[in-house]
Amino acid sequence: MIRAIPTLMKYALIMSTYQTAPAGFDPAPVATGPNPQAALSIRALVKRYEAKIAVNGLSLDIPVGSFYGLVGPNGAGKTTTLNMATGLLVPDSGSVMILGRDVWSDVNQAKRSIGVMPQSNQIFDRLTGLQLLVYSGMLRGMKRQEASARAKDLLSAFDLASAADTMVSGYSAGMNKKICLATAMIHSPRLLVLDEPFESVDPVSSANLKDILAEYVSTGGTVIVSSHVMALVEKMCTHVAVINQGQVRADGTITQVAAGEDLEDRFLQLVGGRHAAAQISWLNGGPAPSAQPVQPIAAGPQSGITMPPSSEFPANSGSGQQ
Ligand SMILES: Nc1ncnc2c1ncn2[C@@H]1O[C@H](COP(=O)(O)OP(=O)(O)OP(=O)(O)O)[C@@H](O)[C@H]1O
Repeated sequence: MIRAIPTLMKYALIMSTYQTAPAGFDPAPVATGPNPQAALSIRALVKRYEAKIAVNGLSLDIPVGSFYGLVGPNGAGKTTTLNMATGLLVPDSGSVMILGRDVWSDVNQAKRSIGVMPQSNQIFDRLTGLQLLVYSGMLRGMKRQEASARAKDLLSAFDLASAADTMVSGYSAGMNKKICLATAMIHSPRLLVLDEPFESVDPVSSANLKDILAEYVSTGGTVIVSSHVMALVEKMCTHVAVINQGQVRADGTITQVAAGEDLEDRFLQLVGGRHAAAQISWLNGGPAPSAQPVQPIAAGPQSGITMPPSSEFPANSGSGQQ
C-alpha cells in the first residue's frame, strides 16, 4: 500500500528571485525571500494576461506535513498560482521554492520532486489504468519492475484493481479522478498538489481517498488541495489560504482563519460578492413570451430554419453571405 512506497527524493537548499514586476504594476512589497523550511514558499508571484492581473504579488508559505486547502471564488487565481508553483506556467515575476529548492532554476527537477494531479484531459486515455501508472512512474525515472509493483498497490488502494486492464477512456468521471491522483503519487513525492480531487468521486471512494491522503500526511508528506467545498476543507485540512483577486486574503490554520466562525461564513466575509437574490421575473412564473411572426433567415432555401426578426438576428435577403 502507500505506506510501503519509499521516499525517492532528498532535497538541497537553493534560493533565487525572478525578474522584477511588469511596468506599471506594483505588487505589495515583500520583506523576506522564500522560506527554505517550507514545503512550498511563494513570494510576490505575478501573472498577467494582457490587462488582466490573474495573480497579483501573491506570497504564501505552506508548512511541511500540512494538509493545506486553497480556496477562493471562481477566477481568484488559484489554478494560475498552482501552475506557476509547480513549474507548468512561467511567472511574470516572483519566486517559488519547493522543499528548499528554487522551482524555476531547475524546473525539470522540481517537476520530478512533486506530484501534480493532471486534469483528465491531460492524460493518455488510450492506455489501460495499469499501463498509464507504469508509464507515469517510468517518466519520473523509475524502473519498470518497481513502477509496475507500485501501480498494482495504487490500483488496489484506489479500488481500481478490477479496471486495471481497461482503457482509461472507458473510465467513469470518478474513476478518472482516482487514476489521475494515482499518477501523481506513483513516484512517492513529498508534496502533492491536487486541483479539486474529490469532484465526481463517490462517497465511499472519497472516504478511501481521504484516508490515503491523511496517512500520506501523517508520514510527513504535504498535500495542497484547491477546492470550492468549504465543509470538506474545514473537515480535512489543517491549514487554509483564502485567495481573492490574485492575492491571499487570509492564511493559517483552519482555526486561525475561521476566527471563531464557520469557515464558509468567514470565507464569504473575506471575499465579499454576495448580493440580494436576482429578480428574474421569467424564472418566477412571469408572463409567457408573446407569439411573434417568424421568417426564414440567411441559411438558404434548404435550411428549414426560421427565426423571429430582431436586432440580434436581422432578416436579410437569404443570400447566406455574412
Ligand atoms: N490563459 C489565460 N488567458 C487569459 N486569462 C486567463 C488565462 N488563464 C486564467 N486567466 C484569467 O486569470 C484569472 C484567474 O484564473 P484562474 O483559473 O487562476 O482562477 P481560479 O481561482 O483557478 O478559478 P476557478 O475556481 O474558477 O477554477 C481569471 O480571471 C481568468 O479568466
